[in-house]
Amino acid sequence: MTQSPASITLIGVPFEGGAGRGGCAMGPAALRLSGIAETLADLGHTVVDQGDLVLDAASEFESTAAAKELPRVAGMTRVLSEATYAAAAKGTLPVMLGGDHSLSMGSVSGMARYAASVKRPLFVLWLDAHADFNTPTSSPSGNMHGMPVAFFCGLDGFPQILPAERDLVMPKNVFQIGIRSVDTNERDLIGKHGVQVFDMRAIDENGIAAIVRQVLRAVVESDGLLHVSLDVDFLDPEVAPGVGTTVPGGATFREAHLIMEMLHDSGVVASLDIVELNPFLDDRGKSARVMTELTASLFGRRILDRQTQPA
Ligand SMILES: NC(=[NH2+])NCCC[C@H](N)C(=O)O
Ligand SMILES: [Mn+2]
Ligand SMILES: [Mn+2]
Repeated sequence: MTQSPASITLIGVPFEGGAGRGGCAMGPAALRLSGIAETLADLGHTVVDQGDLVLDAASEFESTAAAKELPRVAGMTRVLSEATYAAAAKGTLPVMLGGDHSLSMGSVSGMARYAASVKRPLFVLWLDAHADFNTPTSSPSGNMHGMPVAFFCGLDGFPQILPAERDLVMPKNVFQIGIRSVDTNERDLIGKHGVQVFDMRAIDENGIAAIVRQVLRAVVESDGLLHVSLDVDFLDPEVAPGVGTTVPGGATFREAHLIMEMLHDSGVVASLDIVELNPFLDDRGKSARVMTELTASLFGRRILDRQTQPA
């Protein structure tokens, strides 16, 4: 858990095969350069950076217009799902340094397997402008970074990338915050499967704290584990421009930090993806630094001691 000093495993996933444009493969390097390992160690955690995964394509698949770069996405998914499971099973908290968002096909599948092994339900908090709930059948683009949630929830339309008996996440255990771009077919799928979406309007109307409290209550009440998946485009492009799929009207710097601080206090976070950082599009490392700072808040950095705050 993120609370008391944790053992953190950093897993570099230099992968961009799921995105429509190149650059995310440089994400792990930019996150390291922004000092993510040192920042977490300074907060008192034990940090092991296991380096970048070696990724190979799964040659039994073919790339199609409906699922672009499927062989590479499938190969990455297999390797990362094993690595994530292994890091969690040895009692550490895996932090994925991405890489485009298709990597969550692997990380979340690995965590679903781990959660099942300790007989606890897995919840996913998806912080993103996009729902990423397309399937190869529904997707308008064929870019697989728009599909990971549908994949780890077990929707039809995917080839068999992981063993048939793989562990899945229940769509009602997926909470999405910050959503402001959903495709037509994708909207129908969300309604049909009951993914719990708090769009930007919900943040505007209720405030972020009320929403996060509701999510955390659900996790705590069922003694669940929480996987957090943070897409750079969750943030407003003014805050974090280094991403290929910017959508105006995103979360503010403070909203994002408040989420991370509340997540830390909850003690239920078991794993984290940092995804879609595209250093080629960034403004002198600005977005990489923002992602590192948010990660620091998730792992316990705070403005003041609780004790020194007025009650
Ligand atoms: N992880 C992301 N940036 N996803 C963007 C997805 C965009 C669009 N909904 C698609 O499926 O193509
Ligand atoms: Mn995404
Ligand atoms: Mn996105």
